[in-house]
Amino acid sequence: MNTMNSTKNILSIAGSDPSGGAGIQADLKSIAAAGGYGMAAISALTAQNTRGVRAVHVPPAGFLTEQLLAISEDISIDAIKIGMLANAQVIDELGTWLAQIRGAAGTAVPAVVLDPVMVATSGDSLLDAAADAALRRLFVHADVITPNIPELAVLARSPEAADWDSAVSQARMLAAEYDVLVLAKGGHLDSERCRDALIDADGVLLEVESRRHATGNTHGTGCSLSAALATHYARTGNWGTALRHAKDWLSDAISRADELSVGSGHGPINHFAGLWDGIRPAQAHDPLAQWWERISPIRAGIDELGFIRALKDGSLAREDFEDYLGQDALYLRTYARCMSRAAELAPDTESQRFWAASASGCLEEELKLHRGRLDERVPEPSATTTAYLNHLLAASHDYAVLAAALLPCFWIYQDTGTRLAAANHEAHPYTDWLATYSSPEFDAATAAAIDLVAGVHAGADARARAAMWRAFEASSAHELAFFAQTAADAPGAAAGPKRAAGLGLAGAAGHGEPVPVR
Ligand SMILES: Nc1ncnc2c1ncn2[C@@H]1O[C@H](COP(=O)(O)OP(=O)(O)OP(=O)(O)O)[C@@H](O)[C@H]1O
Ligand SMILES: Cc1ncc(CO)c(N)n1
Repeated sequence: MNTMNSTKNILSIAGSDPSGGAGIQADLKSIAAAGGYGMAAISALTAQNTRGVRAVHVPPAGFLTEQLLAISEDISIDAIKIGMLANAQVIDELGTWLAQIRGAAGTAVPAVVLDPVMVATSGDSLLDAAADAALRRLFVHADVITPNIPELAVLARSPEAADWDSAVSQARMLAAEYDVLVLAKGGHLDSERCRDALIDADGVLLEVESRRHATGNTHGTGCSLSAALATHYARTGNWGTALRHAKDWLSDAISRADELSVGSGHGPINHFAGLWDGIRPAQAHDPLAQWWERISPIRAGIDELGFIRALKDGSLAREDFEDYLGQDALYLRTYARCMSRAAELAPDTESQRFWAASASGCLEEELKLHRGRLDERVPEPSATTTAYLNHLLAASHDYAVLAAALLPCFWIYQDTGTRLAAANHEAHPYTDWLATYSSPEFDAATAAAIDLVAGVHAGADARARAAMWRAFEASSAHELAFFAQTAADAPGAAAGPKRAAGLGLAGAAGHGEPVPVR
């Protein structure tokens, strides 16, 4: 029996995402994170991963009803979140069941949050006309609907909102037409802040907002938000309070999405980041995780570069790309020598093999990629390239410092590459370059390099540890300067490196005498 103080039972009626980031899998994690007991009736099965949906299987509509009755005949349901519904039959079966349980005398009526999954990432509509009409009929059973910007446009039969005010007015129209609360979500707008608002026919009841986190790992944010909203409503009985709780939690889960490592496309958010801090203290105190955290302004600076953004969307000028490749080819020759030096200094054969194999792989694979594009034209090293290489060569006297200095080239490329890969496709002008740094092999090499440096760090004294950190941080700053050196980020270019000055990069890029790199 459900008493006043008991936990709340939350039912997700949604599609399955086997990769765990969206659909019922996301809902169950969100419900648990919000303190509810999660249940799931599966309306459709998708075959999808972080790169996209490959296939959808819809079980017979009657089987959804079987699942729903099995739950409602036994368990008291405090709130319901509805997600993907594939066709009119499924929607109508659900409508019949909802009418029955919401109309049943003597029982508390469960709150219903309906997240209309209607438009694919490609912009294509997922519902035919009959399903669209059935979904609109279902709104009578919903307390809140949570369309994203494209779904709001379809529902309001209007062009897609290009700004927040238009989204709010479309949401108002919907709220009036269907007598329902509408949660308008600004995730798809091109704004610095991510605003969401709960809206009724008279206007905005409550607006919440968060910083827009610089991550490509936002798969399933809509599913997660609606499930968290339903759960917090069941717990608090107030939509405004529920939205505030859900939004704060979601913002944290998105900001820490990159701590997970799931797939090479748009990865999931970190549903349990807060909880895991409490039960995984060892990881929270992982010194290399702290190094990574401490260079987050440098990483954010890289993401903001005009060069990286243009490389991602394919608009980077060929000449800029070749300038970059020319410097990179020069860099990699000396980088490979420094890894050979690390092999020479390594205290055990396993580490020796790692660095020797990496040096060889670096020369073979990466120079092949560069040579094919560069047509054998090798330029003079820039001051920026020279400064980075001087730093690595200066570190070459001490194994621990050298290992730490070599790490950002793996880690930052793997991290940046994973996010760039989400934009890759066969016709992308730089497709093979994007593929090189987002392969499972490069992921494995990066993980091995991190483990190896962590091992060296564990065995080092305090002085050596401090020197390792300084070497790691300096290499990370050189990585940013290296990416920032093409015309795409020249002073006066449209999207310059806003943060570079604040990071003291002018100094990092300019110091040191040129060294012979060949
Ligand atoms: N980069 C981001 N940083 C912070 N919040 C974000 C970001 N992207 C989306 N959000 C928030 O995530 C929630 C979901 O919004 P969005 O408009 O993206 O929904 P959606 O398209 O239904 O989600 P999805 O289809 O990815 O599951 C909103 O609260 C939005 O403000
Ligand atoms: C099953 C399912 N539901 C919803 C979404 C939208 O994020 C998705 N990708 N997969």
